[in-house]
Amino acid sequence: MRHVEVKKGIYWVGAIDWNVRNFHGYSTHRGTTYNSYLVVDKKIALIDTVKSHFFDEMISRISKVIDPSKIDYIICNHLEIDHSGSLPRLMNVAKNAKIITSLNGEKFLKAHFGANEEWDIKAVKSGDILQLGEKSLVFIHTPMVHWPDSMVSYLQDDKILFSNDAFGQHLASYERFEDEIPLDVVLEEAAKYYANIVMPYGNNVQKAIEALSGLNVEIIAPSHGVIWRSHIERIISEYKKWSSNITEDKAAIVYDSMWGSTEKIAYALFKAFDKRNIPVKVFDLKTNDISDIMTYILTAKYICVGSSTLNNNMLPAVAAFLQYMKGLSPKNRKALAFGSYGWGGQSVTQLEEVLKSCGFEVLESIRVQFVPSESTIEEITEKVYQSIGNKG
Ligand SMILES: Cc1cc2nc3c(=O)[nH]c(=O)nc-3n(C[C@H](O)[C@H](O)[C@H](O)COP(=O)(O)O)c2cc1C
Repeated sequence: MRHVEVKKGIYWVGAIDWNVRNFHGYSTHRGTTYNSYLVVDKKIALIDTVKSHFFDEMISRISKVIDPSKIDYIICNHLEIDHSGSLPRLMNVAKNAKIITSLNGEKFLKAHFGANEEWDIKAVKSGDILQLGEKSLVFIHTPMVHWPDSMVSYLQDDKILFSNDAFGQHLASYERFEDEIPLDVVLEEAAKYYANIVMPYGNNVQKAIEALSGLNVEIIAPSHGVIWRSHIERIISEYKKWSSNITEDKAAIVYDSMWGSTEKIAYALFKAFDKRNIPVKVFDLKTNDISDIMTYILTAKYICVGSSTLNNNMLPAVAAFLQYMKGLSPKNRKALAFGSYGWGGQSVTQLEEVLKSCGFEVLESIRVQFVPSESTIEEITEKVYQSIGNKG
């Protein structure tokens, strides 16, 4: 398998997962990669490994450059098993390698793989330096970008930031650099990755960007997707925007409906946004994946959520969506609950409660008993048109 030289003495030796379409619930329409990087100097360091069943692919790439048994250090920037899963097999090959990780990383390693007496683990503090020869790595802790153990490694002189999950994308490609494939594809996947993985940790992202601001970075080498070398400022500015919850004047209308009545209300809402020239997208939860919806919501100012009432409750697909969105915790949004009902009509109140608990400004809800008539549809459009017109 072909390895790729990132810079002299630094190689991508990861694995390409062409066919994964579900990554712990996140839809990966374009597959993904697990990126490992080999730094060859007097000492040899491998930065992160790959998911366990891609071990052979990684080893075959490493073997093209060096004898894997000669690896001196394995840097574990983040313990999640898509990056550390190959560690047990690799430690059987690179028997003398020392594992370098953060303080939390050491605890997590033991909790994942058991306290293995034979593993030589060294926990590093933020700012610690590892000399490899001419080249040296600096470790910077970036807790909660994505887990408490997360850290990044910076290769001084070569000016490469091994950013682990930050700036990553689930994107399988033969090409290894972002300027070799259409930028809109990379940015779309980077946004989806941020929305579904990184969004809850916006404050930590800002702290991490602050901590990294003193570094001169020419290459960002994340642990998923392609390597950034031509659009570094662009991706950092997107991360600054996303982590600040800066939204655009656009709306998401997300709903489920048994017999089409709540769907009719959804389209009445659509007309209201359309009349205000506010870009709007409609997402039926029967056919849309919640992780795709979150990519759109990442920058949407308005979030409208609809459900009819089923056995005194909102529909299960809507409950699942709300639970997922609440966990990802988008901020500074305006929300609106809507739905059709038959008698008790509890769903809309439940929607309102969840949307309030997300910290959103909740606009006046729309409830319709059974099937909305043409005139009711027009009234809803007018009412929502007025309420979104009250800027603030
Ligand atoms: C299986 C079933 C259970 C229902 N349970 C309730 C209920 O508990 N409370 C209520 O107000 N309406 C209930 N309804 C009525 C629906 O909410 C009503 O028909 C509504 O118009 C359906 O809107 P939809 O077409 O958008 O799904 C129920 C309907 C069905 C089919």
